Amino acid sequence: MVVVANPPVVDQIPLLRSPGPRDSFAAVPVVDLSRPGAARAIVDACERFGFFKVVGHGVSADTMDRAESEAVRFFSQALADKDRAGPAYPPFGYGSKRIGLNGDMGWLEYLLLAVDDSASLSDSCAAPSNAAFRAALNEYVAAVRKVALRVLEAMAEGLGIAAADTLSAMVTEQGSDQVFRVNHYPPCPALQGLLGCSATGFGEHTDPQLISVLRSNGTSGLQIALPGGAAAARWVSVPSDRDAFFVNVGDSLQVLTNGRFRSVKHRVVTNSLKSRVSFIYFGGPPLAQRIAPLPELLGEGEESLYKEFTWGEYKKAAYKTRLGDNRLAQFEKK
Ligand SMILES: C=C1C[C@]23C[C@@]1(O)CC[C@H]2[C@@]12CCC[C@@](C)(C(=O)O1)[C@H]2[C@@H]3C(=O)O
Ligand SMILES: O=C(O)CCC(=O)C(=O)O
Repeated sequence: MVVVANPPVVDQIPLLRSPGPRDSFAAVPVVDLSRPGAARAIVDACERFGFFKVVGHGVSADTMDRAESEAVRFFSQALADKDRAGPAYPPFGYGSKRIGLNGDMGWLEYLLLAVDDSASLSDSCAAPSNAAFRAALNEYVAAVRKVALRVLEAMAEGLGIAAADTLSAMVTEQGSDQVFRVNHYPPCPALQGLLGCSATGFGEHTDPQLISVLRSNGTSGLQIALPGGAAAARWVSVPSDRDAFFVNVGDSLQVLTNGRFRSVKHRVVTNSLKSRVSFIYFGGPPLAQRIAPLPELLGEGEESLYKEFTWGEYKKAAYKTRLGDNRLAQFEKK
């Protein structure tokens, strides 16, 4: 019998099949935010995949490049210097390999940061302390948050909701729970040639918030699960595009639309040759926000598929789960 053990360097990090050309998802829906028809296209993509790519967003390449090069500079420091920005839990800062509090591991290092009401990194996050890095991230966060708000407004329009700010207001209200993550996945050459396996960068999960807006440096690795019906989900690789944003529907938006929009399962597979750097803005509501289907979206006699909860209750429950758990299951009406 042949026993294959993880090389020690990736011990405790689950392995995934290395993606090949046939896994590439060429049909990622693309929404041009600057064109008429964006609202319909967004709703269609959210119903089919819970995922789409955004172009025509108006964020300057300079803003994105500055944040990226400052992030690369941060992660290239000695571990002892990066550790000074940590630990990530609790509540925010630098983390390495451990994700969450319940034993999940990935081949990455990251900064987990809070965003305040004025769209800047929260003063409660001392990290990053470098002024140039902080300024670059603040500029990026302000820009990406505007993209998130435009997308949420277009969603409301596409769904036929009368008040255009019904969804966007949830992430702009005082006390809204916005989080920003900077992820760095170093290449993992130790696995080259090992039965076509790669280290897990970020394990499969859905995002608990309403919406997540992601941008990467152009190194591939992001995969989403295509809806499989009764069959097992099929994982496909999202072709990277450093000039675009990628939007994930989160669990809370799935509930607000009573399941019409799909919260998308996604994960990151480590590239064996190149570093991946990604930025993700997570738009969540204030802790007291009730998460329940919007009355305007319920058809005649249609009932909520979910028990009532607040964002605070959901978040608390989420942080007790493992990354890959189906967090909404405990809130579904049987
Ligand atoms: C294992 C975990 C990490 C996570 C909190 C959790 O307990 C389950 C959800 C995870 C997630 C996914 C989306 C982004 C994130 C910041 C969030 O709000 O929920 C992460 C959490 C994390 O990285 O700490
Ligand atoms: O780094 C990526 O591309 C995605 C990471 C992710 O899903 C997350 O941070 O929640």
